[in-house]
Amino acid sequence: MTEPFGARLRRAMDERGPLCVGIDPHASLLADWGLNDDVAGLEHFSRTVVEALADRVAVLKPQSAFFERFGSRGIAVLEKSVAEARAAGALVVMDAKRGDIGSTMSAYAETFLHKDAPLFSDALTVSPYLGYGSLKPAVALARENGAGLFVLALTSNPEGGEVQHAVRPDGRDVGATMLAHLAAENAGEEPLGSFGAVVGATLGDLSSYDLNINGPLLAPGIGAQGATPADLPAVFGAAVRDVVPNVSRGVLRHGRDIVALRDAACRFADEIRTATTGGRDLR
Ligand SMILES: O=C(O)c1cc(=O)[nH]c(=O)n1[C@@H]1O[C@H](COP(=O)(O)O)[C@@H](O)[C@H]1O
Repeated sequence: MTEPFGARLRRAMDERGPLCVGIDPHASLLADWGLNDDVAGLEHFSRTVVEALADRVAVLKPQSAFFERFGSRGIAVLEKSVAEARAAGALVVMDAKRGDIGSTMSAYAETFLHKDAPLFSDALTVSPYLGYGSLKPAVALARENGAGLFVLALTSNPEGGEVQHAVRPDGRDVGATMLAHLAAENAGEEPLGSFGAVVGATLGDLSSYDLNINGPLLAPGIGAQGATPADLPAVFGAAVRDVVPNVSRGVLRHGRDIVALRDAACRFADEIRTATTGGRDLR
């Protein structure tokens, strides 16, 4: 049986540091890189990021929307990028934020979490806002295939609070409820469960939430959205050990030069290490 995602992720975090770099080929970034806003530009961009970083960062996170924009040829680029990134040793989190019910959720799960699927990824971002239980088919298929999920719990965008801070009859808000579901999913797993939460690094003090879900916390918002690595301990407290900070534009804006991309990722990785371990190199 394939080793579970949580165990593979913990090892990658220990060996490479916890950084996740997003592959987000915004039209504006393609232009900044001197590339056309077409499939050839997309392919060049994505190949460059994979070549620069897949052999050194723990996680790469392609944002599916920027590939889907180009239809089937964009999806073909995405498939190739996922395969090449995994072959070079990075774990791939597919950022597709899927969420549906019953057999449709099963089909989404088969698309990204079945090991024989062309878009098989180590983990998938999913939306639980049709009810956490609607994610069951994805949880089951992820378990069978050694994959994982990142469930949107407390997102980095300011609009998220309208849903995620809504208080339920038991007094807990919706975000806390999602964290509790994930803690139950990961109970007893060692060294780390495979069912993570997305929790924005932009959210300030989260000490009113129990972030100890025995699973990874994907933390977007560093760089372009204004959070910094130095914010991580104050936001996550002791759970910072399980945080996988994501940076997309903050790295990608350094352009198409492979060395410049590596340097930018390395600076973020160093800042994260300094902030989360007081500078001790835990590797
Ligand atoms: O699931 C995500 O990755 C995600 C969740 C969230 O709450 N906020 C968030 O920004 N993201 C994604 O993380 C990336 C952030 O990109 P930058 O703001 O450029 O670093 C984008 O791909 C977003 O879609």
